[in-house]
Amino acid sequence: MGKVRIHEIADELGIKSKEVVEKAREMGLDVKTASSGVSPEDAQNIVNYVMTGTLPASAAPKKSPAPEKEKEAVEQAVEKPTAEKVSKTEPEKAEEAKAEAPKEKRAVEKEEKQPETKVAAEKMPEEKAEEKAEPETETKPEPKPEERPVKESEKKETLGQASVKRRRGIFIVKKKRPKVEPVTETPTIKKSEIGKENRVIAAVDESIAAKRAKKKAKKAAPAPGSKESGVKLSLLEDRDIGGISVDYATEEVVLPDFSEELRSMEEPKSPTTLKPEQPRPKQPIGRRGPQSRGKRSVSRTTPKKRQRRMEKTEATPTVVKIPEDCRVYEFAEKVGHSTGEVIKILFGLGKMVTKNDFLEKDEIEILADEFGVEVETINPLDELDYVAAYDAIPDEYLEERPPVITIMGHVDHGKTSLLDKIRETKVAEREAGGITQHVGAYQVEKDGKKITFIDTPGHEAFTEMRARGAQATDIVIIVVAADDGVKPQTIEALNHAKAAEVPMVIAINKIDKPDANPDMVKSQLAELGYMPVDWGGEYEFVEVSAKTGQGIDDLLETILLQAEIMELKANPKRNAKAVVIESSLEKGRGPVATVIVKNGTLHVGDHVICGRTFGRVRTILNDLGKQIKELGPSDPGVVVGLNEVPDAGEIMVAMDSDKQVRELAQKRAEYLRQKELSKSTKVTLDELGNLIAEGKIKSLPVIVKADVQGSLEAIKGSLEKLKNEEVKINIIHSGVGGITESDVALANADENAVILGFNVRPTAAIKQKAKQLGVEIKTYSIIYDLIDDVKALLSGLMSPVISEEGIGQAEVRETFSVAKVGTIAGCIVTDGVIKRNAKARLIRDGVVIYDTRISSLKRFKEDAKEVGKGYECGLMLENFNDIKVGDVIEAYEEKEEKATL
Ligand SMILES: Nc1nc2c(ncn2[C@@H]2O[C@H](COP(=O)(O)OP(=O)(O)OP(=O)(O)O)[C@@H](O)[C@H]2O)c(=O)[nH]1
Repeated sequence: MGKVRIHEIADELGIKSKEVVEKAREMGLDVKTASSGVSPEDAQNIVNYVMTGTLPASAAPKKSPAPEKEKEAVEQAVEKPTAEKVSKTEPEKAEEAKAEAPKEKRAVEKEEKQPETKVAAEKMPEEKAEEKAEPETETKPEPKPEERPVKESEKKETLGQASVKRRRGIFIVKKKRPKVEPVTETPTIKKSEIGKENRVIAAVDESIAAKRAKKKAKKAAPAPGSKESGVKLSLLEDRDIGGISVDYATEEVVLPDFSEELRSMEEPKSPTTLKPEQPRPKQPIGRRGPQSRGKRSVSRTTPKKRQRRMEKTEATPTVVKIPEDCRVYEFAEKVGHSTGEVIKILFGLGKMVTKNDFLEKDEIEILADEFGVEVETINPLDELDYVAAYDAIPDEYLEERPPVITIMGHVDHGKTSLLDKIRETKVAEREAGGITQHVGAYQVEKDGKKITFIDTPGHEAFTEMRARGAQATDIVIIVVAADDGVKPQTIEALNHAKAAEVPMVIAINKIDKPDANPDMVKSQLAELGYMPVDWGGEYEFVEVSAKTGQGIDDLLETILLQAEIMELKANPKRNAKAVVIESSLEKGRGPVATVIVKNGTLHVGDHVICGRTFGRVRTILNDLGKQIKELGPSDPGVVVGLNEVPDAGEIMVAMDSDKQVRELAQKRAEYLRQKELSKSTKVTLDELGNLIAEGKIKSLPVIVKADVQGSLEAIKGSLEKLKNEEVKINIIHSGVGGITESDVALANADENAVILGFNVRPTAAIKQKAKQLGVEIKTYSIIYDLIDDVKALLSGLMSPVISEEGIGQAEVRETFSVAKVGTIAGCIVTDGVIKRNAKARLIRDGVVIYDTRISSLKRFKEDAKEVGKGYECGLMLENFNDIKVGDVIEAYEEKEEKATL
């Protein structure tokens, strides 16, 4: 065993060699200079002594029945002082020792005795019974090995030596004296500290031993983890293991050889090693049982949800047929869970639903996944899809049918005029504002062949109607004014026709105009990919004039030629299938629908279903308003007899019995009604959040009433698009027909709600009520005005506009037709006053029929300037003679004023 030089110890301790020499001498070691050598064990003792000022307790092991080797190794240097300690309690032995010891040593012993006695004196009162164990631990550290398994004590022996050897090389690794202090707990404790430490060690050892015993019982062979090979070792443990008090200053000593030992000691102290183990067995217990515990250990990433799903799969049916739009409670019933569970899951996904809400397809999929159910979605409307059922029956007796033509084009390019010319009628003249606002369907004959025309409006708002028109049609005529060229709605019309894959014929209109430039139109369209036939393309271009009639025949011939190529056929012998082009509610007639028969023949008396409406065909009117008995393939007509106004675009199918159509329609109506209701309540959390965030947003509640379904749809579509950052349009109610009392009541319930009427007028009584309640009714006969007004309202730019103010209403009681003069209406003024020359409109069944002025007003035979409420009068309307008993004439004035809500 090599010697350790004093200067090496001094270096390690960071003090002067001289001091170390002194300390060594105090310990009774025979050292003289810095280069003097001491045994490694003595070196440790010196270090200990320097660090703590305490004489090394290492004397103790030497006294204990430690292995012989160890004894021998330290005999000379340390045994004597420690023997002295013992001699105090055993005077005889001490005397012997004294006699044997050299003089020098005795001198040192005397000095050392003092601290030892002090230590004994200090310990006794302080630590009482506990301290009694101290001398034992001091003198006999071996009881610990005794408590431990044999392996431990064996290690100790080797450790003693090994550590001594090693420490020569590694010696004391990191030193910081102050950091040792916390270990001693109290700065005053010096030698007593050793006793304390040993006591702690004993306690720790006990617990370690106990825990290790338990662990060993559980773990047969603990795998040595790489992390654990470099375990932090506290001084206490180190000393305990080595049986030598070594390095108070050492923060950590790496002893790779003892990783297993150290690990077993470290483990009980480290909560982190226990933590992951504890909860693991806990979680699966009870709730998931041993199966899932097994799963968990297999895949740590297995989410709880999946486990739950797996369990539930066992309890729930595997494949469930669910309607595509099933309601929350229905879904819950089908998959055998509570409605609450379904709502909770959806809530977690950010969807707030009530039990009656319909689930979307993706929601059903997510829920099915959550519940571990395989779901097959079925569309309940499939069962109710009468159109598919109709189409499924093949047609046997196919006959040629007339082509259905739609005329499309930009506003004012002459669609109506063209159709007029074709029909030799003058529809355009009767239209308010000169703009086509309804889809009309008409039939003409050319060379004994019928052609059906659908006239669609050109205004942007009617996009949907145009799209529908394109779908119901066989050929599209795109009208382009030769003086105006291709415009936005021209392109839109082209796109609709293209999307519907309908062949088109381009009519270049207004070629009678001096500034007409058909070539410009051709080149514009050619640029868009619509190359004229005479330019080598495939599109027929026909130059026409709706004014002069030039080219009309050409156009019709082109259409018939195209129809011939298309071989349009239908089976007139089966039940009818027709498409609704337009629908409205007419007083006296009820709901009426303008239809074009697509297949079969529609007869008066047929039972028909039309979306959610049904009925028996009571009357059929042709395009000229004449009653007819039936409508064949491609024939247009007005059908009376439905229970409600059907939606435009809906398909009407005739069936064999009233029961059939009634039940089917009612089922569909109920289904659609529920779905609509459900939609209104369905709000996602995000949407809710947005709504809250958008606290500033004001919404403009409106009730929209229109004379016909198509206009209503168009207005609604336009209004919904209108919004600025601050204000939104909220259509709280809409419907076809006049403004009713319930509309006013509804508007009254909502602050600031406005009633917008299009081609409908409130009666005097309703006006009165609205006035009382402060409900604003705004009526329009031109769709642009309505939209512009609402736009202005929304943007707060409702600048002074010419607003109209009703001044009086009169009811027609009698009519007199006077040749060359016209119709005179015998009226009674029911409200306000009727003034001569005042602007007036004729209202029939709540719908504006004509807008004009009062050209003549008489009281008896005298001309009158005005006639007040309750008086009778005779009046004539300018340019309008179709006055009937029961009509209402409303006189109004236009005023320039600032509009308010
Ligand atoms: N000179 C001339 N004027 C025409 C011709 N066709 C239509 N017009 C005029 O153009 C204007 C618009 O015609 P309409 O038939 O109302 O046009 P529209 O395309 O049906 O318009 P909307 O119904 O608003 O879509 C009317 O003043 C017509 O008299 C034509 O061939 N030559």
